[in-house]
Amino acid sequence: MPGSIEVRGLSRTFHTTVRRPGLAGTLRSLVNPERVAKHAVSDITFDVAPGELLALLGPNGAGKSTTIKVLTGILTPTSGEARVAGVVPYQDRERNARNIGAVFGQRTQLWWDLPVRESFSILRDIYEVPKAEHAARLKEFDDILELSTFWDTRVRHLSLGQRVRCDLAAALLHDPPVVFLDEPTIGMDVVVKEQVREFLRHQVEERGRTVLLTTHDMTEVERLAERVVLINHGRLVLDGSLDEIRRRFGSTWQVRATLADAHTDVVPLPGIAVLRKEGPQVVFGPESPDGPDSPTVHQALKAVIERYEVTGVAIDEADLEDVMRAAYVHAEAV
Ligand SMILES: Nc1ncnc2c1ncn2[C@@H]1O[C@H](COP(=O)(O)OP(=O)(O)OP(=O)(O)O)[C@@H](O)[C@H]1O
Repeated sequence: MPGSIEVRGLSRTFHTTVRRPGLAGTLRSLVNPERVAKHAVSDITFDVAPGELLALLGPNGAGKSTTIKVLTGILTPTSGEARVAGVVPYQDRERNARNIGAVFGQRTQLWWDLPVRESFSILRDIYEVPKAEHAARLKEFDDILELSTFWDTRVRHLSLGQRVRCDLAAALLHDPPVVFLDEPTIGMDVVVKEQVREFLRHQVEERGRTVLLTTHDMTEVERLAERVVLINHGRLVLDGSLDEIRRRFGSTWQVRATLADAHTDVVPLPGIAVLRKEGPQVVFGPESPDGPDSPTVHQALKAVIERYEVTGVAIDEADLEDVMRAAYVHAEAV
């Protein structure tokens, strides 16, 4: 289907040779190499609907980039299958390349020694984009990303934020229905991050592009995604809307207390867990938010004040960082 991403039972295993330590070990490794299998992605199934922005989340090494590499046709899966806009990416790389745009925040796909505008012209020729269309699209991108102030500069001289904005424009110049973004805003300042987010929102809402995004930035997830897929150790552990994940893993409340004595030994109270402690600040939350006997915020407040000498208390809603931390803890346990 145009614009959709379908992933079915996808697995990818890497085989690497382990180097033994020391000179003798190195020689033994040469004669008798020890091979180990790394299951980077195991039996993952999910869909992204046309025009949807899905955040693919997981801790470092979870298998996010490997999944994106399969979907962009860079890697072939060990088993299972994937389709992007109806095309099997690793079987028909050329057709897939016309349907997708990809940005890897850590590296550029532009020509390092050329001014950005020349890179854009080369891409126009490669993808055979009509001149007027190319100019109109560049203007649209420039309106939000403000590229024209630096697009005559060589790529090697751009700042990170400038370079990634150019990469985004380059990835979308041929008007692909599907876009893959692997940590696009990594290392950017807050102003540029916001600019990139506005651009992505525009591309999804106004242009109907399908976006698969990986990020460790929960503000980004909150601002852009309605649905997330969480993978851990290569396995899919969660697929749901942000609301569902909040309901499942978000504490319904948090009590932030400032202790009179920062050295007080803080222990969990019945049904109340200690989520964080930094100096005199302690954050309490429900031990099991879904549990039938979970204390209400008023009961928790009372219990904390009765047990500890506090100089201040505040009630917070759990932020997405905490929700995802709880989801990661759950993922480790399954
Ligand atoms: N070419 C490779 N050869 C061997 N192992 C690999 C290769 N590529 C990835 N891996 C391993 O597969 C696992 C998943 O890696 P991947 O890059 O997909 O994780 P990730 O979720 O994108 O992590 P991060 O958030 O740190 O970018 C890791 O343990 C990684 O070391």
